[in-house]
Amino acid sequence: MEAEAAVDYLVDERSKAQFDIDAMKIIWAGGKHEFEVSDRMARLVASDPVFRKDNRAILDRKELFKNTLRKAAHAWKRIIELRLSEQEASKLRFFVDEPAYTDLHWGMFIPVIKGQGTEEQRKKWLPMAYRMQIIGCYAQTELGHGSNVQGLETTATFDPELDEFVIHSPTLTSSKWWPGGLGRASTHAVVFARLITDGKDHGINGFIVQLRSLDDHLPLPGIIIGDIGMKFGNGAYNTMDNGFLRFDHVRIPRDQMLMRVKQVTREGKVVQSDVPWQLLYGTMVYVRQTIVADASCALSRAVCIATRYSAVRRQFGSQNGHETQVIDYRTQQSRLFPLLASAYAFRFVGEWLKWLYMDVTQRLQARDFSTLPEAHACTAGLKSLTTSVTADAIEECRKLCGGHGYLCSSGLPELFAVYVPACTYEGDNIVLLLQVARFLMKTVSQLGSGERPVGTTTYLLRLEHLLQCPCDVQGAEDWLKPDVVVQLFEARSARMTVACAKSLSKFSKPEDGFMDLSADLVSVATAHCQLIVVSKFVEKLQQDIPGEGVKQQLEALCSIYALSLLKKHLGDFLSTSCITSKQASLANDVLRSLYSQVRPNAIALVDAFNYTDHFLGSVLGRYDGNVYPKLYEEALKDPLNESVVPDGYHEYLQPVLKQRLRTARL
Ligand SMILES: CCCCCCCCCC/C=C\CCCCCC(=O)SCCNC(=O)CCNC(=O)[C@H](O)C(C)(C)COP(=O)(O)OP(=O)(O)OC[C@H]1O[C@@H](n2cnc3c(N)ncnc32)[C@H](O)[C@@H]1OP(=O)(O)O
Ligand SMILES: Cc1cc2nc3c(=O)[nH]c(=O)nc-3n(C[C@H](O)[C@H](O)[C@H](O)COP(=O)(O)OP(=O)(O)OC[C@H]3O[C@@H](n4cnc5c(N)ncnc54)[C@H](O)[C@@H]3O)c2cc1C
Repeated sequence: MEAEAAVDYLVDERSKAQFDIDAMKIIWAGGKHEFEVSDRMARLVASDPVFRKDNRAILDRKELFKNTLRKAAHAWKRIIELRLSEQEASKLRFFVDEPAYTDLHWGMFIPVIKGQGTEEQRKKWLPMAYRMQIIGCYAQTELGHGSNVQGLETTATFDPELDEFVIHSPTLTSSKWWPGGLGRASTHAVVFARLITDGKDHGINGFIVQLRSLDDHLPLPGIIIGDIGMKFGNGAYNTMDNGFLRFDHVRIPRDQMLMRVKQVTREGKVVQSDVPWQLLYGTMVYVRQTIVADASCALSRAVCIATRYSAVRRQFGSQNGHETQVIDYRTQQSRLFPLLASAYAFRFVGEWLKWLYMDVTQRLQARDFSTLPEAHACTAGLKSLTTSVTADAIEECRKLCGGHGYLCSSGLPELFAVYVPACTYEGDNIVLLLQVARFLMKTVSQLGSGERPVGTTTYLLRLEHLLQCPCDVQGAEDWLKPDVVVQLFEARSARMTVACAKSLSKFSKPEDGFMDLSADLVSVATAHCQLIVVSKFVEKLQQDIPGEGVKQQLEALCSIYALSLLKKHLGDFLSTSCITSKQASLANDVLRSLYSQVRPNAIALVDAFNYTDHFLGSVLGRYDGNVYPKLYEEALKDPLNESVVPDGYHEYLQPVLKQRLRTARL
């Protein structure tokens, strides 16, 4: 093919923007400093050939994994050479954009020791982990139990004679199964096991266990370890060595039990400290919070690809002598723009959740445990909501790109395959929503006893009002009033919560009610979580938002986010009599006009994510919109096109064709 001059096919689109895109980039990044770090790290990765990733879909598993090891080692070398800060290093790893053992080392192994270790344990283990002299993973899930943590079967039995724990896998189902980084890379793990002293079972606790020799990486005696096998999609999450692990009476010193929550004395006595036992689940709270922030990254990435491609792609009709850009079809807008709005909404709720997590951490240090249930409910619920929406949205973006979205070079199939397990790991999304529902039911049941709901459930204090207040929408423009919208979402959530609580009260045993009504409880939890996202978006807009036109764009996106949810869950709003069908119809009219408002800004709104072409990894989402020649180039790179006549022709094609010829001659 002839080389084409570099043309930016999206220049016209960019010239239509009605806001200050540099200011929006800073809002998206969460501040000037954050923007600068993120931009610098993205460019550093994009310009380094070791971090190339366009060949992932065609590498076999061994090559893929070795390549991941190479990238992780190179990333570590760059981090040391450039003396990167923790923030810079974590951004660099993010832009390398390949699931690796390092995610679990930095994301779970270190946090679990920080959160559940004593001062001495932190002093002993963290420096080695920070220098990567040991590599760790988080070994909780077993073949037989993942969601039900209290059902884990691995045992840690205290031997007072030798002052050691004996870690053992008593059954096949007690085999650790899934931990990332375990299969091939980790030298150590925090293993969750049943603490047994003097024949008594004291429930689950974490233990630091060395798995492999630090000299030759061979498994230590009594340790059986390996990779659990290929996972969904080519490339994708197969760069990660999710592993299995069995113990045959492996001995560890007593001081390798993580002892912040429970301690075992030299004599074998179990002492429960005065922190809530739920802190054993604290690492999951931390990781769920990071997963919410990541959801906006994955979602914005898919939306960026689909939006740019929708502006480049033309089908049917006529627009100034050209066919129509598919982004101008109302159907395309009604599928795409709510996802664009969700990306911004999840960004802001992620920021808020990070604040909430820091707040609860500081309180815990000061021995104030009062906000822990709220932090658990928010992280569990928002993790569930944002990952489910994002996984579905990536698939919707693939469809929005028509046939070309199905090509690996669109970047969308791999993004989906990498992202979709987020609906399962760190807590299955349904199981987590049931935790939120449990929290809401408890909150409502305590209202009568004078307990005041706090944080995200404060609205339940106005229960009487919310149960009967009419929606304040007379004309279409009322739908743009944030207080009207927030109150509506509060009313829907409150009414669904109370209805479920009433149904539950009819059961003589609450656990029977929870089983029978679990599908309704999930809907209640979803309504509550959507209310949180809407309110946090509205609160963000009440802050000072610098930059010409930026606030107006965000206001439009906030309204799109809320009103598209209203449209999707209209059944909830109508059945709880929160709105009338006339008001619903007005909301629909407003949505259409909001789409028109966003349309000229759509490309600039995705440019504000500031993604490099390397990070996007998509021919369809290229910054310059030069899609067709690049699609062609990518096709030519496929190994099938290395020879003109395919391998196998002589064995399998030619005989068939020859036989056809003979048959035809007959
Ligand atoms: C294209 C390339 C892109 C590349 C990008 C790269 C991206 C890479 C990204 C990688 C990121 C991450 C890697 C993946 C990591 C995944 C790691 C894991 O999955 S680790 C394993 C996680 N496992 C789970 O999450 C298990 C889920 N189960 C549970 O959390 C619990 O068991 C349960 C809460 C469901 C039930 O526990 P149980 O004790 O039985 O519970 P009760 O319901 O009876 O609750 C008792 C009580 O405790 C409260 N509670 C529960 N959990 C918590 C908590 N976490 N914190 C505080 N409190 C908690 C609960 O509310 C109850 O309270 P009451 O007051 O009694 O009501
Ligand atoms: C890619 C990936 C990476 C992972 N990494 C790690 C890791 O590093 N470390 C680690 O320890 N684990 C890891 N896991 C394991 C993960 O945390 C568990 O798979 C997850 O918690 C779900 O548990 P489960 O597999 O037991 O699902 P199950 O609980 O068996 O779920 C099966 C079905 O049952 C339903 N269900 C279960 N309980 C209930 C209930 N009470 N009410 C209603 N429905 C219910 C669920 O909704 C689901 O539909 C990873 C998993 C994946 C996929």
